[in-house]
Amino acid sequence: METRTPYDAFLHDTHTILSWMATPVGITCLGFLGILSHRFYFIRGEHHMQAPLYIAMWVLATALISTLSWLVDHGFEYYGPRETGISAILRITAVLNCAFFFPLFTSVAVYRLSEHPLRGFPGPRLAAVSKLWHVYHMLRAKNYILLEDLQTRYGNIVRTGPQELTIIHPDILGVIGGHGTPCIKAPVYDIQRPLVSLNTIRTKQGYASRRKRWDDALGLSTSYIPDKERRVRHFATLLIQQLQASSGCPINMTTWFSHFAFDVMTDLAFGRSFDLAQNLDPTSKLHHAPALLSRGINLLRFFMPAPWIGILCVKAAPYVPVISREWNNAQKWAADMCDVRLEQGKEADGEHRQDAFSRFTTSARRDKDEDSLDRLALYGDAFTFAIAGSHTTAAVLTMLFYELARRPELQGRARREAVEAGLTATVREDQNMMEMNDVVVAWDKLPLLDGCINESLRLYPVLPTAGLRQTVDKPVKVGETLIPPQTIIVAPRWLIGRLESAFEQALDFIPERWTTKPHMVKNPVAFSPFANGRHTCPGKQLGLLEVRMAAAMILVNFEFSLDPGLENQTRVVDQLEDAFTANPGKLEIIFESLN
Ligand code: HEM
Repeated sequence: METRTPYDAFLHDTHTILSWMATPVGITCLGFLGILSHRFYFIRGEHHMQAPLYIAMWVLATALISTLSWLVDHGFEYYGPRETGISAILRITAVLNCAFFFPLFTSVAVYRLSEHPLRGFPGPRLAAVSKLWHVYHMLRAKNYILLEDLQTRYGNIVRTGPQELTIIHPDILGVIGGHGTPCIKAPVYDIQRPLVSLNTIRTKQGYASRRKRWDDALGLSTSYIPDKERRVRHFATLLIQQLQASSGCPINMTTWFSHFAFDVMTDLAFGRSFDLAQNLDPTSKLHHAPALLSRGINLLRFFMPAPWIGILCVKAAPYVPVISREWNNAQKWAADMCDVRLEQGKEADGEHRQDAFSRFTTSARRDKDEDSLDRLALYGDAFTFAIAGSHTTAAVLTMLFYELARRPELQGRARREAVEAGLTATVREDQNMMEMNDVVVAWDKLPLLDGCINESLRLYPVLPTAGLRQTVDKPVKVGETLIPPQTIIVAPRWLIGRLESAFEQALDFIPERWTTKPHMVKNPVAFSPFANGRHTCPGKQLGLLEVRMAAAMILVNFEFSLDPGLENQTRVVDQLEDAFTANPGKLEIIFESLN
């Protein structure tokens, strides 16, 4: 009589269990387990950060079942005919997976459609079931266009996700961002983890001290302003010299403004200029470094609607680099800039020439703020500086010049205003900018230009749909509507800025609404291009200085118009990408020197 070894017993028991799990009773029990896991676990709290863990658990469980089935199959070879086979192994894993996940997902869908606090809000049914609906649409459409389409179909409050409302209301930016708001940043801000930048700190905890570093780094102290102004002016002059050299030919200003903004950002942040404006490629090809950043940030199109996908991709990157190579390359570029700057240490600080990085670390050391000096925090902030400090100003300048180039009369008035403020057309090709034009200009006393900048920011905000927030344990009220707790709120500036209820002739570019015709702004709260409250943009003054200086200096040196080619008339808007920040399409302008 054959004796059974412990291994035989193990195989036998395993076989019994696997067979039982595949019976109707076993499948029903697994199904209940799936439903219970939703009702008692997944229904509560946030899970996006655990996405890699869940996937790993699922892979392990599936591998375990497959291995056990294979062992049973293999073991039985010695005792008789094969009971199973490879197809049966696949079948059992598929059956068990379906038995667990089908009821789980059904429970999720039923809950989201018929029980969730947002069930009464209008919107596409599939959007209410899963954010994968949104990710799918991002493969084909731009978010601001998709949201505009939903606004037309469903109104100004649309359910765009299981837990998400898109709210196009003049008050919403104040409700989610104003001082004392109970709202916090939405889960999408966790995507950069383990890096933690100012922009990605979601709650009050740890925010104030980091904000202090940024405010010190971008300081508006009197000693810093003249240096900052001098350096921005230097790069604006390089740009103007290039424009003079190519006078009369159409120039792709989307690229040239990107290079200008990138130069300013690297110089002010890391004390290191790439001098891209000095070496502009005549083909207007975007330089490798800003292009790398753009490609990286572009992935946010897909990560924004479903942050768990982003977190998965970032985690999977070392094993499957192709998935989020661009995102990681962009982060690595910023980390490398940070490392180089740390190695340079204090030696890189000139007598009057501290960069933001140096001011940041000095401030942190002074206040013994170890958290801000952590390498992952520094990398995170370096990346935020790179994107927030260059993409934004480049986009504003591009859209501003698009509007000015098509309006010769307005352009003329803005030019006269700059001349009257004391700015003269003095940049010549051979001139060294550092000594040039030492006239003192009150950059913030150009009301018409400021009106034009405001109109650009209103119609083409640098964050067209991003800036997601979330209610916490209490509801908030927008107009007459109560927004339940734990709701993610999308407040698309692109659409809010075009609301007729907030701005008269909302679709028209009318700078005077910010100067002589204030009645044309019906609800000032609807205009919040730099955000407000705790998360107000710390780079607002720097960004505005860059835009005002570059714009005014170009205005006094050139007359300019759109390249008359038909496709150029609207391409900058038609091809504008919405990937957290706005990335305008190609804009070709012809400059005629006034010197
Ligand atoms: C005209 C140019 C600019 C515009 C229109 C602009 C706009 C904005 C907006 C709307 C936000 C809120 C983002 C959010 O909700 O996630 C923001 C945040 C931020 N901006 Fe700017 N920005 C500009 C320039 C700059 C510059 C030049 C810098 C830095 C060098 C900068 C650094 C930041 C940072 C660090 C934050 C995060 C603040 C926080 O979350 O508390 N920005 N900006």
